[in-house]
Amino acid sequence: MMDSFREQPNLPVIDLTRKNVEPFGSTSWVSTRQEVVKALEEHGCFIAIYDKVSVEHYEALFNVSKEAFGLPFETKSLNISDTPTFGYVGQKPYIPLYEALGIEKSTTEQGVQQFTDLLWPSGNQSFSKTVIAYTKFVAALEQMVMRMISESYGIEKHYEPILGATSYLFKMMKYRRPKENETNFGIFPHTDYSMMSILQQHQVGGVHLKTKVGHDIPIGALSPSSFIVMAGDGCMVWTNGRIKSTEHSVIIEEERYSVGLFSFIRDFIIEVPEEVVDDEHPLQYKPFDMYKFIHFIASGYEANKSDSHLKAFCGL
Ligand SMILES: O=C(O)CCC(=O)C(=O)O
Ligand SMILES: [Fe+2]
Repeated sequence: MMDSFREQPNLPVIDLTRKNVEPFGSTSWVSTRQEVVKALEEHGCFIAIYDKVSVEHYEALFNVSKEAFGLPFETKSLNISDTPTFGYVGQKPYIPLYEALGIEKSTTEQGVQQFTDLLWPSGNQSFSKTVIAYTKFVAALEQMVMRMISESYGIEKHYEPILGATSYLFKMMKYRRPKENETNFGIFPHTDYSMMSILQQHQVGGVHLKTKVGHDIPIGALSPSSFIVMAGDGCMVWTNGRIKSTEHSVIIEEERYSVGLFSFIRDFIIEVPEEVVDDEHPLQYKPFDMYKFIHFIASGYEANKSDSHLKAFCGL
């Protein structure tokens, strides 16, 4: 009863535009870093203000995304992947509103070109140019946040090989409006199996976050320079649980488009650095292979809470 009356804290909004983070190592970098890590420790997420993506670029990105979803189902279904949920997902009875297209290695020309050639055999330069410029800007944001985490825990040397093994999945999402008597959950509550996830929604809200501090934080429509930055399960393992992955869902009222950049650590075993283990924080996880974890979840492990599914897969 009391719970529903408890005041809901807003999610921290942190300015990561140039003036606050440059040059690296400056006083403003250090104070912004403290804000970022505090927000991640409390909520597992925050809203970043980041101005590298212009309003025009944001609009162009959602235009090309709409163009892709406008293609026939048979064409979209060509987008397949070895990794479960990384390719086209659509018309699934348990999430009827949801459709997604995924581009692996999305910060490389080759990754984006391969996807473009598949969907538009006669070419679509505006698609590939718009997407790759976007993924590069947003990957730089992801790396800034990862650098802040690693500096803050004194684990920079452990971040270097992780950075070298990072691969970015870019996902475009479309949700249709629910029909009468249909669920309005676009996606049910879950945590992401990424290291970090960075989301943007097009002109509408819909993401709901459940964090240590706030039990239901609905995110409304945000400006084109706002990004939802969330820790995934990989980050939870790497920081020995100091940063928890954020449980989130999407609730749909009207047609909704969103995009996400998800970092994954490929062909590399993540080990918890000894610097984040002490009496107060005993070691929680065995060495972690992210892709094995994704297959483990996809093979039917039913939990959607990071605590329980990580425990089941690699808990000590
Ligand atoms: O549509 C969104 O904004 C979020 C999608 C999501 O949670 C996911 O793809 O994991
Ligand atoms: Fe998610």
